[in-house]
Amino acid sequence: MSPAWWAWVATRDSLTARLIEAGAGRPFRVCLLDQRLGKPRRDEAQALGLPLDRLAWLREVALCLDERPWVVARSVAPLAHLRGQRLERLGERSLGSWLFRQPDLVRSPIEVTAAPAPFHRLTGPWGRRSVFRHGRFAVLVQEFFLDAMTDELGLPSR
Ligand SMILES: C=C(O[C@@H]1C=C(C(=O)O)C=C[C@H]1O)C(=O)O
Repeated sequence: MSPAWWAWVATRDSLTARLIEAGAGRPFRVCLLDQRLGKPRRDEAQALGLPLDRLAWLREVALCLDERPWVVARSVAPLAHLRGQRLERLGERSLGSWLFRQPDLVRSPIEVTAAPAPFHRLTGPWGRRSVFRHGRFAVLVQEFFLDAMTDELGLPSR
């Protein structure tokens, strides 16, 4: 991986905040693609240590600069641990801006893939995922950087 991409893929603070900064004045928007209860994919359940066929809160968004998607993200939060967190009310507000306000937030190591997002047609160089925990609440956040971001920021192809 090029150092330029490593700087994006390995960042452990808020991607939302970094995108806004890198966007240099381009309007930022979380475009809500899907938000529902459903069964996580097998690899998602495994990453969360969740028995297969348990319901989870699933959310898919595109992180857009100037209405162009730079990142697509899918988050999976086991229902049993939601405990009244009003995630369905987030709408087009960034999950990251809520998460990073939680004082006891713990983030797992970040796993990286060169495979495309299994939930979206747009392609890009890298994907990553990690689990955030705050108390008993857990959410797996999977983020895929897209070709539009490579172009707009003049980043190397990988
Ligand atoms: C975890 C973060 O939140 C981002 C915002 C998301 C959302 O609103 O659904 C999803 C994943 C992230 O790309 C972050 O900003 O780092």
